[in-house]
Amino acid sequence: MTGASILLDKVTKRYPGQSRAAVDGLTMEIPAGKIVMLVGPSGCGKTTTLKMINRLIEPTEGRIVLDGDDVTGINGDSLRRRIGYVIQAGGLFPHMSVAANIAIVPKMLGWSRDRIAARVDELLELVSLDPVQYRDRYPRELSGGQQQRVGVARALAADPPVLLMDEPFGAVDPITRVRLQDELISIQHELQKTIVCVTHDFDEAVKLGDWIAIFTEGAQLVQYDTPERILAEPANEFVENFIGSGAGLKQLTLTRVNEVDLQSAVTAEPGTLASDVLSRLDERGHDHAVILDSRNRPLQWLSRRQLSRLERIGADRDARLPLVGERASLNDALDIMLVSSVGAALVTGGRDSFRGVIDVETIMDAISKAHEHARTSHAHGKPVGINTNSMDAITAPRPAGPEPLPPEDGSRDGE
Ligand SMILES: Nc1ncnc2c1ncn2[C@@H]1O[C@H](COP(=O)(O)OP(=O)(O)OP(=O)(O)O)[C@@H](O)[C@H]1O
Repeated sequence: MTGASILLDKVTKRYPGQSRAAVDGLTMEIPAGKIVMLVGPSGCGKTTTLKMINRLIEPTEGRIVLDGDDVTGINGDSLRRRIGYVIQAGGLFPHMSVAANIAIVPKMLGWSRDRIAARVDELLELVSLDPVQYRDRYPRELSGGQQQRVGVARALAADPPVLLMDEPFGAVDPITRVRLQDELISIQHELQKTIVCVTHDFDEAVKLGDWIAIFTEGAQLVQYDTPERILAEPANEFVENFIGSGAGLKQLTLTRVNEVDLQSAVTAEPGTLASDVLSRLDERGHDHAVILDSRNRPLQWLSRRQLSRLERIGADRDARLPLVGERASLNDALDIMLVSSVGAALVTGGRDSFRGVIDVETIMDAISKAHEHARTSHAHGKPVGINTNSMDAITAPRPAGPEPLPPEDGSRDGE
């Protein structure tokens, strides 16, 4: 099953004893099959908003509509079987094996043993864990990233149309986090669920989100738009501050190397006379030649000076070549250039074959083009997002700087 649309319709949550509503008259469309990221300062109401979708928190006012059906009044348990839920560190039951954790909802739905066993293995494959190795382990026998993967598998077990994620990658190290994010992107490519995800990390929102909702206190929506448009046209100073420095650099994570025009290069095979290569460089007005092996894979990248010292081109492979795959982001490409201090990189495609050269100017050019495009274009099918109790919240300029953090409230109740 693919994703379902969600509508939060004038939803308000007031916790007992709190003077301000945690979520104040929020109306928000979440389009089917898309990833919507909820971001904003601590205490602004992201988690409350998320948990009202599966009614782990009951709204005080307003309606939750799932694919056109008002689900505000239906039994919360049966609703939650239609909505996968992933929390930090997976939230696995420690006394249950991986397979038993994943099987919870299918069991409740009365699936047969065989069907459950097949589904567990299928899901473990989906999240890149070998079923034979992992299905009988206990959560304590898994790394943080593996627990998180099992958490995702469990949430997907009964093929729900909606997946809610609350800081799903908050508890893992940065490298694992990147890998899990990439995996989520590829899973989503395959499954096209509707995913609503709370994060503290704006870069994560940019990377994963089709749409990003930026909130201030009381779940006041300040901007609800594509990552590109938020970076290019922050609604106000609050959003600017929230994005932080380097909006241009963040834009780089949104574009892949194969989306920009690469430069061609003079290429040669090992065994060629260096003087021949030099004259071809003269003809083309280039300063470097790329040496490729018989399968078109880069071996060396030689300057005129290096060539002038050679008679024939050798067949050695230079281990320090700045290589970047064509599916990498421009940000990755820039990193490779900075590390190699060449100011350019060789782009490779399938089977590591040479595609062309990318340089810093191309990247800078791509940023300003993407920026201009995002600024002038209107997002297609932009979902509605307003706070009905204060219609001006989305348009009115706000004071500079993020909202002050609310005092830590140790007396949470009612969840
Ligand atoms: N059970 C509760 N009882 C009373 N107040 C609560 C309860 N849960 C949350 N709150 C308050 O509601 C507001 C919104 O909380 P919520 O957890 O939704 O914010 P958040 O944006 O997810 O924060 P964080 O990023 O810190 O997790 C906060 O002021 C919080 O203190």
